[in-house]
Formats: sequence, structure tokens, C-alpha cells
Amino acid sequence: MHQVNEKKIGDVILDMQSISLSFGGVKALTNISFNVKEHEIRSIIGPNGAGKSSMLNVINGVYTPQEGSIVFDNKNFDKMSPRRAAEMGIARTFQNLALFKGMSVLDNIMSGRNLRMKSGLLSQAFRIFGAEKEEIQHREYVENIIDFLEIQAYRKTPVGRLPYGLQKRVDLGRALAMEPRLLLLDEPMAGMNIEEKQDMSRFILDVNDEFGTTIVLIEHDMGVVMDISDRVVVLDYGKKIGDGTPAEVRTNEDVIRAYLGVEH
Ligand SMILES: Nc1ncnc2c1ncn2[C@@H]1O[C@H](COP(=O)(O)OP(=O)(O)OP(=O)(O)O)[C@@H](O)[C@H]1O
Repeated sequence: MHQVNEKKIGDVILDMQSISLSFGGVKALTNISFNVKEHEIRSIIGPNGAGKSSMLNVINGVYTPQEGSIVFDNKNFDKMSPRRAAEMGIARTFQNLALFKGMSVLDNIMSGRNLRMKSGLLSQAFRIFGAEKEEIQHREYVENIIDFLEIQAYRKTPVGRLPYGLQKRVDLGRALAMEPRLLLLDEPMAGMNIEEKQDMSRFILDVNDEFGTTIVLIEHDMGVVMDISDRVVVLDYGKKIGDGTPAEVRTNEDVIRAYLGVEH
């Protein structure tokens, strides 16, 4: 069971202020504000088309909102770019997995480490200027992630040969290799069976606990969301209709009407 009370929630690390985003005539997000505090697990839920993926893409700079601003780590961004987001320590996993299927588990997770590597390819090739030492340190970090995610047995296996649930775990490992301050998880349980969902829930809680990583996730499985989240934002038709602890959101009339009462 998730012990929310024992957690040390910190100051606001991400503040989304009056975000509006449209695609042509389609208003994907309308004037949405919410914040995320350090060390929180913060979920964004809502029916299909509510704007969850759009919001995640605004946070990591893939979409630029027409209105509003993003404050991350006390710095204000009218425009966030994917590169800047990555440099600031925002990492994400993808609903449709962004892995190299023919490459091993080890190499895939190592690929998440690239941004952290100081020595360029040339010096790595010639093993000069401490590149070899740096490479060893990065490998150690990646091996720790592999142990942590309990995928040692598959280190050398091409990712494409693994069952889907394990591929999702490797994708999480790739994001963790960036040592993110903020980890965005795009439907981490999608397509999983109950056992795989339980495993993934445990890993998300452990990442949050042991690495201290702040997590924002979007997810359809309400049971999982209510179980692991500290606070939840509820979107409907691009508008925010609820924001609070799982207990608060569960009893919010608008939320019940829009989301909980219907099958998704
Ligand atoms: N790139 C795009 N171009 C045009 N319209 C888009 C684009 N991305 C999203 N939309 C529209 O914006 C609205 C919000 O979509 P979004 O994918 O953010 O919702 P969602 O809550 O993530 O939905 P789902 O749960 O189905 O993934 C929808 O009406 C969608 O059709």
C-alpha cells in the first residue's frame, strides 16, 4: 500500500499557468492551470480526447501552447522545446514505445544516457581524455537500472523479442537513464495484463521512492491511478473539471458525471 503520509512532498517544481492549445478549430486545452510538487506522483486523467496527451506534449515542448506559460524549477518558459526539456531533466516514456527493437536491452537503456555523456563520439572511439572512464561510469549506472527493474536476465536480448510488459519496463529504464528530475509517463499500463500492471505500479512507486523522481502520468486504468497518485488532475473536453487527492476527485460531482460513471 502506498504510504502517502510518510512522503516528503517538496515545493512546486512544475507550474502550468493558463495553458490553451488549439489545432485549427479544435480546442485541445482551454485555460488549464495546475502544479506539480517535488517528489509527487501526479496523474492526469479524463475520457478519450480530453486533452491528456496534448498536455504531456506541452510539458515536454513538443507542442507550443497559444496561451499560457510553463514554470519549471522557477524558470519561466513561454516556449519549451523538446531539447530544452531534456536538458532541464524532463524525461518521458511513450504510449507506443520508442525503443530500438533490434537492439539489446542494455543498448536501449544506454541510449537514454546519451545526453549525459560529455565526451563526444570521436574521443570515445579513440578512448582518450577520460572517455573510457566515463563510459564505464555510465555503464555502471545503466547496470544499476537493469538490476533495479529486475531485467538482468534479458540484458543481451533484442527488445523486440520481449513480451510487451517487459518492453514497457525497458522504456522506463531508458527514461531513468537520463536521471530525470521529472518523469512523464504516457499510459504506462496500456495493453498490460493484471500482473504486469501490478509490477509496473510497484516500479513506479519504487522509482518515486528510491530515486526521489517526481512523476506525472496519464493513465486510463482508474484503479491504478487512485492507488498510486498523490494528486490527480481531471480533464474533460480540454477543460479542467477536478484537481485534488484521489479521495477528493472520487467524490467530485463533475468528475463522477464526466468520467467515473461511464465505461472507458
Ligand atoms: N496533432 C493534432 N492535430 C489535430 N488535433 C489534435 C492533435 N492532437 C490532439 N488533437 C485533438 O485534440 C483533442 C485532445 O486530444 P488528446 O490526444 O490530447 O486527448 P487524450 O485525452 O490524450 O485522448 P486519448 O485518451 O484518446 O489518448 C482531441 O479532440 C484530438 O482530436
